[in-house]
Amino acid sequence: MVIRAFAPGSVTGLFAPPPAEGGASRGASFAIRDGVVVELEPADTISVTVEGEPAPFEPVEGLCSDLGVTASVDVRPEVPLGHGFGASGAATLATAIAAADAFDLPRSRAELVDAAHRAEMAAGTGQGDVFIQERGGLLWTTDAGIRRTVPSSPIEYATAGGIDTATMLDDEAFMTAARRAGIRGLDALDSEPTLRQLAERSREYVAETGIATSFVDRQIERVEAAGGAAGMALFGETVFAVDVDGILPERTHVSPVGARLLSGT
Ligand SMILES: Nc1ncnc2c1ncn2[C@@H]1O[C@H](COP(=O)(O)OP(=O)(O)O)[C@@H](O)[C@H]1O
Ligand SMILES: CC(C)(COP(=O)(O)O)C(O)C(=O)O
Repeated sequence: MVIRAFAPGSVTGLFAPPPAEGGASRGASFAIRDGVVVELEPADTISVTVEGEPAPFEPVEGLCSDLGVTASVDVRPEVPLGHGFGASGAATLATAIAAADAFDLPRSRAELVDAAHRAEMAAGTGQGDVFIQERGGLLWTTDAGIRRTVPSSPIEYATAGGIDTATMLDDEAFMTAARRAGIRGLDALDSEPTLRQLAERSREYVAETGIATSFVDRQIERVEAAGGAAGMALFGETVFAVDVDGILPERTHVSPVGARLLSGT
C-alpha cells in the first residue's frame, strides 16, 4: 500500500552555524505553503525516485536505514530541489512520517523529527529546516530559546538556480563569516519580528558574508526600488520579498501548519 505524506518547504533568511565548541545552529526561517509530497511503499530494498525517475537523495536513503525500513520513496516536489526551499528536509521529514505509518513504527513525532534531523546532518543537506517544517510558522533563535510567530503577509520570490548546501556547510571561510553575521542579524530582530524585518536583516547578512550572485543583487535592488524589502533564501540563488505586488514572479505565504500524513492505513 502506498502511503503519502507532505512537509512544507522552508526559507532560511538568517543562519549562524553552531559555535566552535559545539551545539546547535541558530537561525530565522519560515515554512511556506508549497512543499514536498512523498509516496512511500514497502519494498525489498531502499530506493528513491523524483517524480518516478531515479535520483540521488542521500538524506532520504539515510533516514530509511536509520529507521530500519526498506521502501521505495517517490519524491514529488512543489518547490525546486536545491534552490533554498529546504526540499531535502521536507522530503526527509515527510518520509519519516510516511514510514512510521506504513511500518507501524513505535516512534513519537519528536523521535521522527530527530531521525530526519540526523539524516539531514549526516548528508550535509540541512541543519534546522526539519524543526521549522514540523511546526509551520516563522521560527527564530533567541538567547532564551526558539520563538515562533505566524506572519500573514504575502511573499514574492524569484529563483535562478541551486546552491549546493553541503558545499556551503563545508566552506570554513563562509561558516566563520556566517556565524558572525548570523548572530548579529538575530540579535537585531525585535521581540516579535515581521517578515519585512527578517528580509532586511537577511539582506545585510548576504552583504556581510558576500554570498549574493549578480541575480540576487539585481532582484533585491528591484524590490527595494519598489518600496519592498528582500533577502536571500539560504542556500539557493533565490530572493524572497515582502511589501511588493508583482515585482517577483512567484507568490506564496507562510504555512501556519507543519508536516502531515495525507493518507494512511
Ligand atoms: N535535480 C536535482 N537537483 C538538486 N538536488 C537534487 C536533484 N535530485 C535530487 N536531489 C537531491 O535533493 C537534495 C537537495 O538538497 P539541498 O541541496 O539541501 O537543497 P534544498 O535547498 O532544496 O534543501 C539533495 O539530497 C540532492 O541529492
Ligand atoms: C541554512 C540551511 C543549512 C540551508 O539548507 P537548505 O535549505 O537545505 O539549502 C538551513 O536552512 C538549515 O537547515 O538550517
